[in-house]
Amino acid sequence: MPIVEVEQLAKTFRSRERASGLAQSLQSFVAPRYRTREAVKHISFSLEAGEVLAFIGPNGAGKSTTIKMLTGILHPTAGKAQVLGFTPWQQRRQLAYHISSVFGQKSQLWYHLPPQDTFNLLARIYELDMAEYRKRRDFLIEVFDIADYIHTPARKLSLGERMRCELAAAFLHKPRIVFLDEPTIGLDVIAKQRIRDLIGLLNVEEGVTVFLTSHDAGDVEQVCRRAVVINHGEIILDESVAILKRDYLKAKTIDLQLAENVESLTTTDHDPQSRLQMKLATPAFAQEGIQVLKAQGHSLTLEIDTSRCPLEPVIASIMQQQHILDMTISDPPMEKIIASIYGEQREKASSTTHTQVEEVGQQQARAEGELLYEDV
Ligand SMILES: Nc1ncnc2c1ncn2[C@@H]1O[C@H](COP(=O)(O)OP(=O)(O)OP(=O)(O)O)[C@@H](O)[C@H]1O
Repeated sequence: MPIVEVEQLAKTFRSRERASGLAQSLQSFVAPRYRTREAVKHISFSLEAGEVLAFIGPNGAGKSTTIKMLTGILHPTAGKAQVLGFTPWQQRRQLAYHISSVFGQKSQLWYHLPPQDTFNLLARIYELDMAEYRKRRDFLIEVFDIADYIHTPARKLSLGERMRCELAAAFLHKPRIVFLDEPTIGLDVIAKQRIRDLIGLLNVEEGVTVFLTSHDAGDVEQVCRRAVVINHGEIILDESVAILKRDYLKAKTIDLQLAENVESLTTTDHDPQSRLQMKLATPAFAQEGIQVLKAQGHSLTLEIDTSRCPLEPVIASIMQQQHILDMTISDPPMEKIIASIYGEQREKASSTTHTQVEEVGQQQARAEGELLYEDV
């Protein structure tokens, strides 16, 4: 049975337009003008206990607005939502005991207090049994590896350290659902990986349901099992991450700094992997799922379509032949991924419309044929 049920949920913001200049300011004072924005447009989906959902979309798509409605911070304009049997915006206090939220861009820790003090305050707020709380806190301090700075004021922590404390704080009262809004934003690769591992661990160990938004394809790939894609306030895709990976998250960009000049990369070797060198300059290179995005001086940037060409052999091949000074592997920006999903959905929709038109035409022709036949 779903623990989150969303039906035709919508939110429209109405904000007053600011006028510039004295005359217009006076006019807007007398007759204010309003601008409306449909941030979320009648979305429906549900979530089962223990799921790890990526709720993804470009800037301004409506992700945070949806989270705010599901956590009871915002009232919707229309539609229904049930989270653990509660209507969030009507039963926010009751719901708060069972859920948690972490906003990567906004700290929940008291800025001047050490995390330990924030934890103690949260224990009081959530009315936790003190002995239970201490056990839980010590467990989380160990799992999140935050013992070294639990007594340091939050303002003095690095972003990665703070995020681990934020997450530990969010898990103190054993929430059944955690809403994570960009939990890895601004973190370096290692800190991101740690956060992803910790979210995964708590999902497996405690069965916590995770509702995660992120602009980082790595978060989606490594943490989530299902993805709901929202664009302009509308859900355009609800798919397993395995399918998303196969169809849309297949491009990886490899940025290399080589000891040798890139122009010297030529070979006549016919071994499929070492052909890489020779093919850097040929169009055939692109056909095998490897595209040279940049080859200049000592820098080489490749885009690999992992559905056609696995990443490891390409890297192994380059490493065999080249002295690599530096290498970064990155995912395409979320905006690019969403744009390709959106493009494909529109194509599908228009081909469905064509097919429907054709079918209607065929049905009409059949009906006419039948009529003609009857007439005859
Ligand atoms: N309080 C508000 N008043 C007016 N408009 C708002 C308000 N909050 C959000 N919006 C608008 O609603 C739309 C959706 O915003 P939302 O913050 O949900 O997007 P998002 O998907 O979380 O984007 P991002 O990835 O940039 O955080 C945006 O166009 C935004 O400008």
